[in-house]
Amino acid sequence: MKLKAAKNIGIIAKHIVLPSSTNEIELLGILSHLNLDPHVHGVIVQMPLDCVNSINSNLITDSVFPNKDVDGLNSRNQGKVAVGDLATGFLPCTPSGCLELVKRSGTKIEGSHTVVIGRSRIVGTPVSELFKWHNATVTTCHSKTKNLDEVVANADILVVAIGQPNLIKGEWIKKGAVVIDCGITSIPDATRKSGSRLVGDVDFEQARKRASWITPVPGGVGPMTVVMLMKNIVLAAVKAARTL
Ligand SMILES: Nc1nc(=O)c2c([nH]1)NC[C@@H]1CN(c3ccc(C(=O)N[C@@H](CCC(=O)O)C(=O)O)cc3)C=[N+]21
Repeated sequence: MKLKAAKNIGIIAKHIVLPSSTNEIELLGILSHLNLDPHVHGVIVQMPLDCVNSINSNLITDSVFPNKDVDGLNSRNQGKVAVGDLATGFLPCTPSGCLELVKRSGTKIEGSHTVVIGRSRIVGTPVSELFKWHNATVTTCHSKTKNLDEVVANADILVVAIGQPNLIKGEWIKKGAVVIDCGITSIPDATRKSGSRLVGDVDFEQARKRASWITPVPGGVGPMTVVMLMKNIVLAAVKAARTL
């Protein structure tokens, strides 16, 4: 078990590394302890689970108490986002990071046509819901969507979370659009010391010529995700203090 302390902001992060031989019952037991520990304000289980046993990951995310679910991934918190209650639960970190980035660009979300590519539980689905409740008209695309280029061409705001390097071509993008790239894939690169580099889902070099704002990978959505996680943890601690 690694222990990291960030004393200047008063957050203590415990990083618990379990062996890949851990089974579902054991993991549920550990989560139950963390759920009941009053000194723990937030719990996230890093996905995907790297485990030799088959573990139902939805069961795991749903077993974190909703008031400690700083990832915003359990069904209760996701349901709140889906029906427009954006105030009483936790917003999922990557989606709220995307929202923050678009807001900071000064772009009006209300009335925009926002196109979301991807419908995962962790990014695509909650991004669609969040932008819908910020009064965007949202189109959600996925692997079965036809004529993706034509849909993308109509996007004032484009959020991509599909995990396929350079899937979105620069020439598809509407002039002046805001492009948020949530993709983060490691590809081999012999020119790097590490032998690999991170790329997004958007052809950045071409897309930047058309977009008014665009997020790079790395250095875009990833760090914002971390910021939103910190925000949720502070919120969780404040909520816990209020109920004392
Ligand atoms: N329960 C759960 N919640 C998550 O939020 C979650 C998860 N599981 N599993 C893995 C993914 C991935 N993820 C990232 C967050 C920040 C960066 C990030 O800050 N990346 C830097 C680059 C870091 C580097 O250079 O290695 C960047 O984009 O600039 C990356 C990836 C959160 N995830």
